[in-house]
Amino acid sequence: MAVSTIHSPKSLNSTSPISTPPKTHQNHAIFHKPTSKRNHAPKISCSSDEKTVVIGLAADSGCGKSTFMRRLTSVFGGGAEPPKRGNPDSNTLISDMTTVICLDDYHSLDRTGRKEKGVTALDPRANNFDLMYEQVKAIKEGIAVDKPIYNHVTGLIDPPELIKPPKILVIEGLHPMYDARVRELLDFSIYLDISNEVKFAWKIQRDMAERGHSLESIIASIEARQTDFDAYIDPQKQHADAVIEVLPTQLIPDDIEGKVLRVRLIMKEGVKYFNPVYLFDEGSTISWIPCGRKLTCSYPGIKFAYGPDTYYGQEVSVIEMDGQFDRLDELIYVESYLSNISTKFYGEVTQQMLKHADFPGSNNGTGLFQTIIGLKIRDLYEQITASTVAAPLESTKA
Ligand SMILES: Nc1ncnc2c1ncn2[C@@H]1O[C@H](COP(=O)(O)OP(=O)(O)OP(=O)(O)O)[C@@H](O)[C@H]1O
Ligand SMILES: O=C(CO)[C@H](O)[C@H](O)COP(=O)(O)O
Repeated sequence: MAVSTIHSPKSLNSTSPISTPPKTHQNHAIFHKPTSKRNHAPKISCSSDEKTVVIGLAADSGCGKSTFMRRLTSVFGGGAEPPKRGNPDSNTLISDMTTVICLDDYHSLDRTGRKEKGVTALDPRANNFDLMYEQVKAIKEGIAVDKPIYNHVTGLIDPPELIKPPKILVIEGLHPMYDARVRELLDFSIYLDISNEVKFAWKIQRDMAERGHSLESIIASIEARQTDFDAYIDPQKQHADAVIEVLPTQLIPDDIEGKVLRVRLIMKEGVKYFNPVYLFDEGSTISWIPCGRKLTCSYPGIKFAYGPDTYYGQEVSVIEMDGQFDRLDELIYVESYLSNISTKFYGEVTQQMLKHADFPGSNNGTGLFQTIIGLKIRDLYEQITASTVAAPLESTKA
């Protein structure tokens, strides 16, 4: 079940095969020779010497990671697909610029194993952090790896798939910021913090409507995960560079419907290559109701807030949007008052939102802030690659 062969880049110059057939793939990685054949990138030019930029996205299951990933890959101009001719149950998504790997693939215990040992998938003991670290580090260094696949259909760990170093690697799942070694490899990290009320509503909507689960089984599954969620998943948000917090609205007193959301984008200050977004005036504290002549709002309206704050003892800037848009094209009005949004042209946020108007959350702060973070990641990537290209030039000058 586990892969036991490790090929250091050094040994790859020898005549030995790049990888031997996997015997097991729980404990070790198969590494491949650094390759210049990165995913083809038509939109943004960059040096072939560049290192893979690594982004971490943490959230519980059913909290919008896939939706966020679709928005992110769209910012880079392409749709993402599973590896061609690979395992049909692969969790990996590849586009021109990005490869998204799901950290469920590092489950060390399969479904039966977890049941026998009485642990959930959220428990670190059900996951192989050594392998996760080794493989993410290898990819970051330009080395391809054979990553295991956790098969959500069968509940088994399948034979590995080859992951080549992309320009941007996104590691998404339950634990991207749990292990300090993996955390250190991240160039930027995001935590999707969905309040229990909202998570429950989304889970019911998806698992009942789309997957045919009963209400009782959904409640039981949420309850069974809660203790481990609190112990191992939730604490990761203190390490995130940006947190998207999704809460019930405050615009409707005692709202029980849960359709209108209050969404907060919490951005750490002092993160390299990342300047927090602001509304109107950087560092001020602002409350803004944009409804009126330029923005159509039906009940309960829209309210924005912006200001500095502290989060787990760290300085942050927070932008908040409570309510939802009636007309998405009018978002341009709000966009024009937002700064540091890393757009390449006026109206790019609105254009992205309109392009994916059918994605969940497109009429509220979840879609808006996910889109903005996607643009910020593009900007971060461009700054990192520009600095790695500039660095050798600087040293030549000196
Ligand atoms: N912003 C949103 N607004 C409303 N509903 C949402 C939003 N994001 C996600 N959802 C709901 O939650 C469900 C799960 O979303 P998604 O598949 O993106 O989550 P996920 O974290 O990738 O889930 P999993 O890890 O279980 O595959 C969607 O089907 C949708 O019903
Ligand atoms: O928390 C999860 C992340 O997606 C899953 O529940 C975990 O990966 C186990 O998967 P499954 O329920 O398919 O065995």
